[in-house]
Amino acid sequence: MNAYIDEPVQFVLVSTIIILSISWILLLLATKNSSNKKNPPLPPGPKGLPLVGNLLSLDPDLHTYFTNLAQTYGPIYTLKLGKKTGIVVTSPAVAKQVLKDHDTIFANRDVPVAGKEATYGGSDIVWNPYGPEWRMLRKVCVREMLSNNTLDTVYDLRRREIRGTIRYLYSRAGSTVDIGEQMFLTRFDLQGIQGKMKGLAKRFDKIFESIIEQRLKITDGKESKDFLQFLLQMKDNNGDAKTPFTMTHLKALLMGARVFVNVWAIHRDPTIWEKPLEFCPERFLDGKWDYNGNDFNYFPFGSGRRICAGTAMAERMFMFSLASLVHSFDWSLPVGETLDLSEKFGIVLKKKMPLIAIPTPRLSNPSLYD
Ligand code: HEM
Repeated sequence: MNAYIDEPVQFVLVSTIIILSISWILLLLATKNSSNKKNPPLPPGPKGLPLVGNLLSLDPDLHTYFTNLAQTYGPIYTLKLGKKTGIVVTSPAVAKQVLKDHDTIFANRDVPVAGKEATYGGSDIVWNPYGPEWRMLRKVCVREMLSNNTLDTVYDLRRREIRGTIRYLYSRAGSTVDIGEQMFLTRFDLQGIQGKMKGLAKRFDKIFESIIEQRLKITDGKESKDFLQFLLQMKDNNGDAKTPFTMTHLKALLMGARVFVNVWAIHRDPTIWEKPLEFCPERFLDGKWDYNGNDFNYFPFGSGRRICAGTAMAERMFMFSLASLVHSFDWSLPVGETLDLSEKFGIVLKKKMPLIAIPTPRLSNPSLYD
């Protein structure tokens, strides 16, 4: 994972929805040993139209749309997304099953179109399928680049960057500043992580292809037995069709189901949180909140094998940046403006409107801003 922070999207505090994909291959492997057990039915869900399923009724603000449907269909329900099946999870207990108890099965992420643009600086670990390559990237990330030790050794770099920002804000005293832009566009390519990561190109396709190739070898001359073999036969037999079923179609179909864990809803569930919509940071003061993926009432960094690899960095950066901002300046809104906290759905939640505020230096000695 690189630490080159160049998109505001990376710095929004609340993850919205964790999207995982479960490939048919993994599903087949997972059910292999229980092949004589009947498949359990899918969870309930709204009726969809033929072919498009529920796609036409989807609201772009997925987190609230999913939350509303949960009122009717409960903590786990099914949506038909065209030909794909979406399973939406909105309770801590089911989230635990998906993210922790069965995390090897659910450890792949789907690559949404928006996600491709909003990768963490373009590194591949986030979208890499669970497997040897992801394990290697994860090891490099967690043990070498983002370990506590490494992060401690680059404290001076962090300090320099933050001080540079504070200096800039001092020069803007009394004028409006876009805080998100200033804080989150700061470059922190600590240890040149991005450079190192660039060479490790995603080989998602190759991995599927190699599984398919292996399967081709096994099935050669034998009767088709499973879904993949059926698809392979279809690919081979329809060469003359108007729209041939190609290897690309086959790979797309292998990503047959998605699981959406609605973290947004769980983090606002009034049965878990007292007055969840009230801004009340004091609720975290008692220190009983564990955000290392063990508490499924509160898991801003995810959980299980794919838990955030940058928690140690986030802890350092956010605490340091926020403390520096409030220590060095008093902040006010431009006259006549009110604080707009409306949100915009994304892989992580963003503020709809940028936070524009005016810094007033509060330290008596100007040299402290040098
Ligand atoms: C407050 C800030 C942050 C929050 C709330 C956050 C949250 C998350 C969440 C929810 C996930 C997905 C976990 C899952 O699928 O179960 C994730 C993944 C990830 N995060 Fe963060 N993150 C933050 C900051 C960072 C930073 C600063 C870095 C690196 C410098 C980072 C690196 C990663 C990586 C590499 C992954 C993918 C891990 C994998 O797939 O193996 N994150 N993060």
